[in-house]
Amino acid sequence: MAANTVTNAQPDGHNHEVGVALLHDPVQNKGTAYTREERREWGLEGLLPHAVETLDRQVERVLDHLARVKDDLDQYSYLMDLEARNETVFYKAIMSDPKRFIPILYDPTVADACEAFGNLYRRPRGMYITRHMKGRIAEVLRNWPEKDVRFVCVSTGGRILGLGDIGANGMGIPIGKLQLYTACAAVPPKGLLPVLLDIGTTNEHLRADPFYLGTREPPVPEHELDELTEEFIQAVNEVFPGICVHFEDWKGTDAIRMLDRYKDKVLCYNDDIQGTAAVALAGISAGLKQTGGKLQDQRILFLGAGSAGLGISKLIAAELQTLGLSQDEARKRIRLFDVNGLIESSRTDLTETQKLWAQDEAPSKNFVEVVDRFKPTVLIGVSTKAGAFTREVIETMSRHTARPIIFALSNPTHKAECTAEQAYTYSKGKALFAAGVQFDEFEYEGKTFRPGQANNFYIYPAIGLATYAARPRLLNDECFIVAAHATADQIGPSLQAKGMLFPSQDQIVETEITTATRIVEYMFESGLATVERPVEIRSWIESLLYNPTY
Ligand SMILES: NC(=O)C1=CN([C@@H]2O[C@H](COP(=O)(O)OP(=O)(O)OC[C@H]3O[C@@H](n4cnc5c(N)ncnc54)[C@H](OP(=O)(O)O)[C@@H]3O)[C@@H](O)[C@H]2O)C=CC1
Ligand SMILES: CC(=O)C(=O)O
Ligand SMILES: [Mg+2]
Repeated sequence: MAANTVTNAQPDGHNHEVGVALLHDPVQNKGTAYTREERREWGLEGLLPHAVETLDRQVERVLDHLARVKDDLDQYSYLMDLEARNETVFYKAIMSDPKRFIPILYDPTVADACEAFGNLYRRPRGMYITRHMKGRIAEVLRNWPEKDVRFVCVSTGGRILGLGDIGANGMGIPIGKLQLYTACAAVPPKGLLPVLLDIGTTNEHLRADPFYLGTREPPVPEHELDELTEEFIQAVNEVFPGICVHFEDWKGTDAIRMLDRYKDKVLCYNDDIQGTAAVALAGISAGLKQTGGKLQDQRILFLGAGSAGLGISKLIAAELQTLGLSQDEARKRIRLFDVNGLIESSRTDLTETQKLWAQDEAPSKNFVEVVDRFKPTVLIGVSTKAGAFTREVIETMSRHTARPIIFALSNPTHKAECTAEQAYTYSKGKALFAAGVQFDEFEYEGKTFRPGQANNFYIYPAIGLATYAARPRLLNDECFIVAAHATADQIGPSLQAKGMLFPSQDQIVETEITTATRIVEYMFESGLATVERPVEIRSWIESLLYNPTY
């Protein structure tokens, strides 16, 4: 953006104000890359050291600095400060090696950043909409300086990763999720708005913390949350027409209720329900290519029956129906087990969504017993219960299944249901394993195992890019099934031979563009897209990508 588009340049002697304003505007700031002419023209002389540098040299300095910072949370803080100073250098640096920076900006380091949010806080980023703004949300949203906002990622902080309700401390999640739209799929950052819907928190420890920055009240009752959310949804659509609402890390029951309410009305999706479902389906499909199994022959057991578990179950059942099974037959291949035991029809504590998965069978509160009885071929942990896939669970599963597929999806690392080492050793090297975080390669009996990272970041940035390009009216489950297939199809024979369940993160941007291309093709074929169909979809998408440059 040219300097004079947002500043009041006065070539008659007031340029010093322009110079300072430029250096404090992260979108326009070029720092040491301002040329001598620009420095003279914009009143920047003397405000910068002598050297005129290229963007590449600026990025080198960032990478050199980060190489010397040992602590991941310190790297996170440095990168957040960099983004607040110079967005171009920030994105150029992280897009130079997304695989290296995903664990810093996002899972697992973002979990530490959220927990320390009140202590680390330096400057505002995104928007905080509180219950006290009820009736005025549209007016408040108009305070956001960018008018062409295309995505809002909104969390209540009610279930941040596996950390539970951390209220306004959860703001790190919408920020990090949106940074990955750009880092993993080159969606332009200009139109991305992180929002923390501050409805209060159940977390008494935080409410008593002097550094806590949110409202110090218990959460609003459900009907008030629904009214507040309704107003928020209407307001974002009024203030930012055509916006896509990305729901992230709400309390499970709130997440499901809001998606049910809005998915057919406004352009929106829930990443924990739909993005996670797609990444799990992609991983299972890739695993079955390696075992030679078919989805319709699998028995899939979940530990955890919240937004992620129910979302994955629904998408797998939808996929099974496309393979010719009836809805009942599809559901019979799936079992869920939550904090109160097996989801079965005699339970009286189930939500309406959970009841869909309740089979007529004996109750059990013993997970190993259910594993022994149901004999799962696929085991998925979405429980937030660290270590729940014990030696006994994995050994029992491995007795009944030649190649157990085990996904320990709970985040961050210390919440995973098992580690890679445990999955491989307890299964005696038979497991195909993935987790929400990236575990290191593991040697077992002379063989190298490469755990996958089953994380929705393989999906939602591609959904974002497809949505950015095709401006669909709505996002339906089929978009996520297409995304799952497109992801799985990118694990070619050489990656399969290495036992990989997900595409390599070395080419994550290429991978997500390919996935987005397939989603956009579907959006045009299904009539969801609202823009004119281009002749060649991929090159058209490529022409829209963000490229960090001055
Ligand atoms: N890898 C990825 O891409 C993703 C990972 N996740 C992770 O999945 C986890 C769950 O997320 P989500 O489903 O949205 O959260 P929810 O809170 O909606 O669901 C959690 C579920 O786990 C159950 N549960 C809690 N404790 C236990 C236990 N000890 N044994 C068995 N079940 C238990 C809960 O039961 P009850 O409700 O009765 O307490 C509930 O059914 C989180 O850690 C999250 O980080 C989520 C999305 C994406
Ligand atoms: C990855 C993610 O969305 C979660 O753990 O909630
Ligand atoms: Mg999430």
